[in-house]
Amino acid sequence: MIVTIDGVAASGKSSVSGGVARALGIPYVSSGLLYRAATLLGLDAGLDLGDPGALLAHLSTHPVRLEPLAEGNRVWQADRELTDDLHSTRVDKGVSVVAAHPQVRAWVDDQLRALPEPFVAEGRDMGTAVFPHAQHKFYLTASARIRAQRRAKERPDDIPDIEAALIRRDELDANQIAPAADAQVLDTGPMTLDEVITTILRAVRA
Ligand SMILES: Nc1ncnc2c1ncn2[C@@H]1O[C@H](COP(=O)(O)OP(=O)(O)OP(=O)(O)O)[C@@H](O)[C@H]1O
Ligand SMILES: Nc1ccn([C@H]2C[C@H](O)[C@@H](COP(=O)(O)O)O2)c(=O)n1
Repeated sequence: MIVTIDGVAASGKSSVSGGVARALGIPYVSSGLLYRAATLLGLDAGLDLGDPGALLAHLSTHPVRLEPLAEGNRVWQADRELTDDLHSTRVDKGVSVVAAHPQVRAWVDDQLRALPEPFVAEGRDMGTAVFPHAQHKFYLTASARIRAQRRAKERPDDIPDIEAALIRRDELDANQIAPAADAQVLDTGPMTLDEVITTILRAVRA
């Protein structure tokens, strides 16, 4: 069984996926972390993020490993753990450019499709491009202001700056963020995290 949870930036995908996966007793996998890892390694190596050839060459000599734990995904490059560095403002700013390269998308998709079922997969195109055959599909939305207010609890930046960056990232990610035709769309604005998780679990168990 595959459950896909897609949605716009900071809509709660990883928090919700973690809760759903723990309740079902299966792992969840955060595809965005792989795009973030490619971005971080490219930045650290001083590469031009607009050059997919250079990025792919670097990733082939610096393989990335995603550990899809239910309590939170971890990402490694050899014995260096990247996880805590993946949600920095500099990675946020560069990741959409990296994720727009078809070669990088294929690098991510190959790793995801190699995972053994069952799992919950979260990202932008899990229910559309990567796992179109998934049994259960969900798509999370919320206004940019609400998402910024939530994210401000985790970042040092001001709410208006976070909101502007989220709107910008949604625009840059626009090619990837359409919900699957068979996805249940949830506006999480008026919902608590627990309510979102319970709604999804009810649909999956029905
Ligand atoms: N329904 C909700 N009610 C209140 N807070 C929420 C809700 N959903 C998510 N949050 C909070 O919003 C923040 C962003 O959530 P999360 O990191 O899960 O989003 P995301 O979609 O995975 O983000 P990103 O796109 O950056 O990877 C977290 O602090 C999370 O606890
Ligand atoms: N399936 C995916 C997952 C992520 N991306 C891109 C777009 C985001 O800006 C970036 C980081 O993802 P997040 O951590 O915010 O979920 O990666 C994508 O294009 N497709």
